[in-house]
Amino acid sequence: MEDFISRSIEDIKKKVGDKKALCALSGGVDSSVAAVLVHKAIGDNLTCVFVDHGLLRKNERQEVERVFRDEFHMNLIVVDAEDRFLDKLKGVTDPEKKRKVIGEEFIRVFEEEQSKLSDIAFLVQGTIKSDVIESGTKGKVAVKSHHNVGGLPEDVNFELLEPLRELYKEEVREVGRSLGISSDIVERQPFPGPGLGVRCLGELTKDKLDILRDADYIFRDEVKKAGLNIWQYFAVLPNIQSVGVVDGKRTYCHTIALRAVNSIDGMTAEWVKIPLDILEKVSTRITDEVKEVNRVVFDITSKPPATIEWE
Ligand SMILES: Nc1ncnc2c1ncn2[C@@H]1O[C@H](COP(=O)(O)OP(=O)(O)OP(=O)(O)O)[C@@H](O)[C@H]1O
Repeated sequence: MEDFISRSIEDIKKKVGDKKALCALSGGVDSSVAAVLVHKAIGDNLTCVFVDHGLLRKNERQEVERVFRDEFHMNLIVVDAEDRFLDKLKGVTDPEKKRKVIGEEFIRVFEEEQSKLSDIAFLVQGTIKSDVIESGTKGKVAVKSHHNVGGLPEDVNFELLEPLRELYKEEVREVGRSLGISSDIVERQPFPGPGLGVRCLGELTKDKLDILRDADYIFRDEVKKAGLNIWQYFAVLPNIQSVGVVDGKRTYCHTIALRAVNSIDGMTAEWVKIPLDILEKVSTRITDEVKEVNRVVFDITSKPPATIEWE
């Protein structure tokens, strides 16, 4: 990996020269490792753009700022786009429409930021080997078309810089570790592009997203404290309200669903039998600390027939 890193840095230096590069940074494993690698090669000639679309997990934006701005001293533009995303998503309840609106708005925001910068010649992408394989090669049927950066239009004027194209996920993580990127990022579980937008069912509102964020944070915190090694685990807000009772008084509040799966590649997945005492602790904490929630349920479905995400 050390060898891969030094070779890549040399290649990037040669290719980019004194020109400038732009990277859409999600804080996920792939774009983070690609950005840090390119930064090692071209320093301040790289600018990263992180879009806060209001669909992020608790503390995610602060963590990205801390790591990339404070620790790695990279040029980082954080776009506060929560209001415009939620505005576009008003009244949208269909899952496919939601994904589409989020993807389109993402491109719009990214294009706006790009137009404010001058002389960008390269676009850094965290494409990895499985993306290349799944996208298929010319003439073959693509299993899944990967549109990085939420499907950036084809006519962009940049040349692509994809330093991780030859690596599998585990190798990308190894490169990340060698580059000194914190384990919180390198070991991060998969997180969908539309973020919490596909875990908060029905219309997206800030109130519902805040409830989900708080509950999700508690679940992740307890799983981490218990030292469980789970491929993907998160909370969902199914948009159901039900009757409860607290101190003898009737409540009518939200339900939170917990989902935990193990998988190799995301194509199939098995639900994880989390020990009951941990589930109990999570349920108690969520209903105690998130006052808008009075019921917690656990999803015991594998993929197939269910998908990992609820939308
Ligand atoms: N909030 C965001 N801000 C900036 N860029 C983003 C954001 N979300 C996604 N992207 C960009 O879109 C790409 C594809 O997003 P996707 O969610 O499919 O992630 P991915 O393929 O798992 O990669 P990663 O591990 O980098 O998140 C990311 O690699 C990143 O370049």
